[in-house]
Amino acid sequence: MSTEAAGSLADRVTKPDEDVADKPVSQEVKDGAPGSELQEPDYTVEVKLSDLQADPNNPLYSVKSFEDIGLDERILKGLSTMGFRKPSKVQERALPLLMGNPPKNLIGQSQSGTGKTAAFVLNVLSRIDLSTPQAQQTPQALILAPTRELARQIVGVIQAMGQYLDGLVIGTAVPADRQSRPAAMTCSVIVGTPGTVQDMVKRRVLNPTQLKVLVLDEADNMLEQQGLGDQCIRVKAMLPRGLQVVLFSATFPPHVHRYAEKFAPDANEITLQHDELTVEGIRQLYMDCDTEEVKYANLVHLYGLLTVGSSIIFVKTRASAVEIEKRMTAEGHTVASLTGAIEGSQRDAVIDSFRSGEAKVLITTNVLARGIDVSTVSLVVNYDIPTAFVAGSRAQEEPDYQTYLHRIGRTGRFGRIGVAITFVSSREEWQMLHKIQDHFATNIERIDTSDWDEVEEMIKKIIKNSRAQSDFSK
Ligand SMILES: Nc1ncnc2c1ncn2[C@@H]1O[C@H](COP(=O)(O)OP(=O)(O)OP(=O)(O)O)[C@@H](O)[C@H]1O
Repeated sequence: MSTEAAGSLADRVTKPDEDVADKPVSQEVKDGAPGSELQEPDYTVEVKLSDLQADPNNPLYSVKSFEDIGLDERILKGLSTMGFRKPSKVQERALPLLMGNPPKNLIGQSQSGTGKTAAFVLNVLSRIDLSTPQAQQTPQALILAPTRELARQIVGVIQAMGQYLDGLVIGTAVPADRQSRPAAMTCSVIVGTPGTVQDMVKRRVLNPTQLKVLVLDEADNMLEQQGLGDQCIRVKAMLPRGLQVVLFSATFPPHVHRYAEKFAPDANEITLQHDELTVEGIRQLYMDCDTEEVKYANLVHLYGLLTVGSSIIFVKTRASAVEIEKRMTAEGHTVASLTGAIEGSQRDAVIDSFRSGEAKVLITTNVLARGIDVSTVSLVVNYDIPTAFVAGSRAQEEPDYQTYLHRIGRTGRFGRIGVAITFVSSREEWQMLHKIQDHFATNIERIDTSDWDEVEEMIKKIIKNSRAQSDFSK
């Protein structure tokens, strides 16, 4: 993929509140301690997973077992400790394509929350050589993600899956709090954001010469977004030719797909049509809110429900995230916010407290729209409907279909049930919602807010149902 191509692609894009990264650099090398970054509370939204995995039409369905796929015994043990019994559809399809030799590139798509992370992590763990101390300290696989939160989450997944692999050391390459010269990345797997990785390679603290696999998670966003796309291309240009390139996302809009095919030439592909993308377990609803004040009032009305499980409220700008947080806090509600305006360890502290269930309501921008996996999230609110600028125009907006899908996909993870409510405050927004509905061939139902008791009853019922379902591991 050429640099010019990336430039023109990035031009047509929305402006998410992202972690674009020519910021200071950090190194955080971790050993293989299991799952320390993925601590979640012990209550979860449960489903009968075995039923879903036995239904051929479900994205979690598979006929094979992890053993059939030919994974190393120690990796199988890691999966079993994590409670993974059977692969999902995307895992069953992607793993044989990824693990074949000679290695082939892959462009992989599947619905949100269906286990794409495990698909690329299992390939990485299967390909790295940990047979000597020198190999253990040589970067062999690089995984890039758009945000520090997602990079840290992926590190947690690798730690958990690779917990029985002796000598596995994972490096996290995300922006540091302060400018500091990082130590050499002496680890076999590196997960990071593109700007920080680019900087580390330039400073020669990350030796890319032995890298065998490059993964882009949320690949459409990584290639499309202004800044990130250029950084990814620059990083790839510094890596050995012929390394395996793996691109995963729930969405690959056609204009990005073309670039993806250049970035990962001759790739095997697993793709979906956009009417196959919505997740059955996510109940999509909307509320009419005439004014900004009504939106706020409705959010406060919903507060009691928001705290039943965990909830994420998506807003358009950093400023409105802070404003809503301040106002709700002043009125005695407990909410947290995370945007690109805060940095480093402060961001880590917010997401960690949300993951642990200490903070149950998180107000955020598109920075957390993608990839974040917190199984207790039972409610997502689109306080502001996601929009993008029409190509070539800084004035005309259209619905941001991809972001809508990723945002609502923060709930309903791996067969769980969740609710997504979009606030609609103008005729234009109402039209956008209808376009989203048509685009995904889905149904977004109106909630009548004239009787709040009824609203509460209805949403509680959906959330309760999900919580009442039987044991996830059965
Ligand atoms: N085979 C499996 N068995 C049980 N749980 C699984 C399995 N595969 C993945 N999971 C769990 O499903 C959840 C969602 O997985 P993951 O985060 O990889 O989804 P994703 O497809 O990457 O979603 P997104 O598109 O939102 O990034 C995680 O909590 C993960 O631990």
